[in-house]
Parts: sequence; C-alpha cells; structure tokens
Amino acid sequence: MYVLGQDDMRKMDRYTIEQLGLPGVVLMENAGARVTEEIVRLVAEKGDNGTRYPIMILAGHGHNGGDGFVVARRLSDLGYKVKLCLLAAPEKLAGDAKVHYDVYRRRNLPFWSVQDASLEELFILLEPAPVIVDAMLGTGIKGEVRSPYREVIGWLNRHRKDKTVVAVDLPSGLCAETGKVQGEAVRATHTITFVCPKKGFFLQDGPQYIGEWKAVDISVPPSLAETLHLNVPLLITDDDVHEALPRRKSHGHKGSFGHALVIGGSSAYIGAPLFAAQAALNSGAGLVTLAVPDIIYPQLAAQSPATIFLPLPTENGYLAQDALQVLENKLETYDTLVVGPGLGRWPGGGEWLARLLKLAHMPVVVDADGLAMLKSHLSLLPKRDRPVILTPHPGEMARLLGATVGEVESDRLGIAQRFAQEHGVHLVLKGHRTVLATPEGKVWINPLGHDALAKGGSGDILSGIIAAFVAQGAAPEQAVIASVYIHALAAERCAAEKSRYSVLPTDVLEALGPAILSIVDPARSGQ
Ligand SMILES: NC(=O)C1=CN([C@@H]2O[C@H](COP(=O)(O)OP(=O)(O)OC[C@H]3O[C@@H](n4cnc5c(N)ncnc54)[C@H](O)[C@@H]3O)[C@@H](O)[C@H]2O)[C@@H](O)CC1
Ligand SMILES: [K+]
Repeated sequence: MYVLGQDDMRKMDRYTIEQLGLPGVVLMENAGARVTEEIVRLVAEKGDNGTRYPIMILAGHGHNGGDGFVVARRLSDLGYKVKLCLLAAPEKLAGDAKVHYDVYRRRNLPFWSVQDASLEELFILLEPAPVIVDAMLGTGIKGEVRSPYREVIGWLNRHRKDKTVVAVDLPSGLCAETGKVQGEAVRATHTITFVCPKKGFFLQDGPQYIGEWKAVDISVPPSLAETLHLNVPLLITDDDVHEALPRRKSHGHKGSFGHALVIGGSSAYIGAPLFAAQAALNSGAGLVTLAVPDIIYPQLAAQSPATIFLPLPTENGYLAQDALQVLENKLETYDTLVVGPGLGRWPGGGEWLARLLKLAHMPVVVDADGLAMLKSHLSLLPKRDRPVILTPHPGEMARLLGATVGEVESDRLGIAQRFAQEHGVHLVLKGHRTVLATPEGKVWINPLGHDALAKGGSGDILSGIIAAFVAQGAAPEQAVIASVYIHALAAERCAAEKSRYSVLPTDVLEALGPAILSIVDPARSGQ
C-alpha cells in the first residue's frame, strides 16, 4: 500500500481533476460519503443510534471543511441529528467547499458559525457530544495552527475522554508530510483518510494522534502514484508478508531450510545471542549455530538444546582476536550470519569485524555492538559481493551518521533511504514505525508494533528472525519485510494478553509461531 506525502496527494488530486476529468466537487462528495459510512459504523459500534445528541461537525474554510459539509448533509439525510459548526467566516469559503456549503445551507440544516457566537458557546455545545467530526484542517495546513482552530483543538484534546473524535483525512494540526504537530493537533480516536495513508501517520508525533486509521476510496486511483512516478514509501500489509515469507517444502529436511550462524555474546551479555539463535530456530531455520566466547558457553549450552555451539577464544570477557582463525575455516558451512548481539566493544573490535565481513561470503545481518564497531569501516559495505542488512535503532543510526537522535527522528524516511543507497545495504531503522530501505532506494514502513518491544532483547530477536528467513531462501528485502512485521505482530499479540508493560523477550519468542500462522493460515490462527 502506498504512503503519500502532502505534495503526492496534491499531484494525484490534480491529475484526477485535470487529466481524468473528474470534477473536484465529485471527489469531495465521494470523500464525504465514505466518511459518513465510517461514522455510521462507529456510532453503531458505540451502541448509539445517533439521535440522542447531535453529531458535531467542526468545519474549516478549506477543502477539508468542504468534506465536513458533505458529511453533515449525508448524516442528516440518514436520520442522524447533526450540527455543522463553521469556524470561519462564510465569505472565506471558495471553490468546491463553497459549492457544498451552499448546498448544505439551502437545505436549512442545523448550523452554528463562529461569526455569530463565541467559542465559549461552542464549547458548551461540544461538552455533551459523544461524537465529534474534525473537518477543520487537512493537507493544506501551513505553519502553526492559528486561531480559532488552535483554541478549539486545545479544548477538544482536554475534553476528549469518552468521545469518539473522527478526523477527516488527518487530524487537524498534524503535518501530513512529517508527522509533526503544528503547534496543536487533534488527538483523534479515528482517522478516515482519502486514497492512501499519509506519511505523517507513521512519523514523529503522528502515531500518537491518528487513533485507528482507515484509507477510503474517493475515485482518485492509488495507481496514480506509479503513473506520476512519485517516489513514495510502501506500507507493509498482511498480503506483502504472506508473499515475502519463504515457502516451506513439506518434504524438506534440515538442510533445506538453511544454517544460520550467530556470533555474539560477552561476559556481561549472555542472553542476547541466545535470543537471536532461538528466534532463528522459531522462525524456521534448519540449523542454528551460536558462536560465543568460551567463558559463557557452558551457561548457554544448558539453556538451548536445539542450538549447535561453537565456543571461541575469549580475551578480557570478549571474543579474542584469534576467534577469527577458528571461524575462518568454518564460515562456508553457513548460509547466513548474524553478528553483534551482546558482542560488546573492545579496542581493535572494528578491525576484527571488518576482517570477518571480508571472510564471510554470505548474507550478513549486523546488529547492536556490531553496528557500533562498523562505523569506521562503512566503506567496506558497497564492495561486498553478498547482501548486508543493518538493523540500527535511532541511537545506533545517529552514531553511524555522526548525527543526533533528533536529526535521525526528524527525517527517518529520507535518512534510511539515503544511507541504504549510499552504502549498498538493506537498512532496518528501528523505532515506533520501523522503516526499511533497500540499496535500490525502495522504502517500506512497518505499521505494527509498540512499546511492548521497548525492552532489552527485542532487537536480538529481530536479527535472528531475519537470519532465519534469509537462510530459508528469502531475498533480503523480502526477509526484512516479513521479519519486522512478524516480530511486531508477535509482540502485539503478547501485549493483548499480558499488557504492554509485561511482555518479555521470551514471550515474543513463543509468539513468533502463532504470528506466522496468523499470516500463512489466518483461519487457524485464533485471532
Ligand atoms: N480535490 C481535492 O483536492 C480534494 C481534497 N480533499 C480535502 O481537501 C483537503 C485539503 O484542502 P485544502 O488544500 O483546501 O486545505 P485544508 O482544508 O487542509 O486547509 C487549508 C485552509 O486552512 C487555512 N490554513 C492553512 N494553514 C493554517 C493554519 N496553520 N492555521 C489556520 N488556518 C490555516 C488556509 O487558509 C486554507 O484555507 C484534504 O485534506 C481533504 O480533506 C477532499 O475533499 C478530496 C478532494
Ligand atoms: K481534519
């Protein structure tokens, strides 16, 4: 599914109107009709028949407000009580919005205008309203939200408890492009957006403001993103993951499903490599070998009977320089390598890792401390003959770039895309709405996952899943698509049972199987 920015949407609207010949008033009618259907559904879910108290429609003076006029008229025609509240002088209305405003007014339907009354009066009207529709500002917002929208949004956010707040297209005050709140933004319970989700839903403040979202058809074809050669990211869907998961052969044996090697661990971090190895096993790798410092090997071996162990020489609690000699002769046995979980950092570690990357002629996932040690050796990456997948969180990304976390977070899509292209890697920029970028410049966004994954061990599990899918034959892009989604889905399922506070990495490991099942065989998944 395409994810559109502010300009992308504008270009697609314009093309539909000017080149395809569908007038803007028709698109606005469609938009209002689709939002009306969703409101009817939400009101029914709330156990309300929509006649107890008017559905309050807050309309601005741009096209977003125009959608609101259509919603108010259509709801009224369906028998719902409504009140349209116009937050601008009617003289400011123009074009398609003016057309639909005039239609509404000619019908003599309930109307309130900021021109005739005070905001205090509006707030008294809004106070008991169970359903409020936000059609104030959409994709046309410029700069910080101004009066009177600012005051209304502030009031709404303070009084939203128990209310259904439906944002039309996007919450007023949220930037569709960056996800940044422009001074103040509506905290919607639901967002009904047009054509495709907007980038801002998945960036910065966006996820906290949009509530549950749904994209609806208004006769602007999503395929225009391709027609117009727009460079837009894609949102991962269940279907994408179904497609991306490596196919299993019923008659396959352990050799058919690949052998993953995990190199990690140090005296202080013994759990991390184990999580990665177990995640690889739970995600279908035929064989998993865990190469760890020999001082921690006995503790680990007792905990994971399904794992093969390769104890390596240790120095000061970390892998020793000569661990490479042991590895060198064995590397060709493996189909994929994860390096980093719990590895720690030691002087000369960067050179150690660089040498390992030169020796390893298989797809490699570099995570955690591996990323920190990679910083001075990035020039190696484009020269490698096999794929590299990097899985930084924003702090690790910032370190790799010599930037701040704030800089990374303010341009996640752009940074991921440029880094992946420049260094010829598949980049998984983790965080709330993980972003994936390919060496060719393709960008994906993961819509799933939340703070249940904000716990030590989560990243190790992700790297193990990626390795397993690569070991089973998935191309790196497909492997990362499936991995981030399954990982997040597993965590969401755990949180639904245990709360977001209490999900442990071991829970996520156990939930990987049911999460995969829910994709490959939804009928049997139980959810
Ligand atoms: N033909 C189209 O382009 C369609 C557009 N649609 C709707 O149109 C919206 C975009 O419409 P517009 O481009 O008219 O823009 P908006 O309706 O988002 O708002 C722009 C209006 O708000 C004012 N404004 C801008 N920044 C402000 C700020 N910071 N504080 C206060 N007021 C501000 C501007 O003066 C402008 O009149 C979409 O979000 C969608 O809801 C839909 O009707 C579908 C069809
Ligand atoms: K809105």
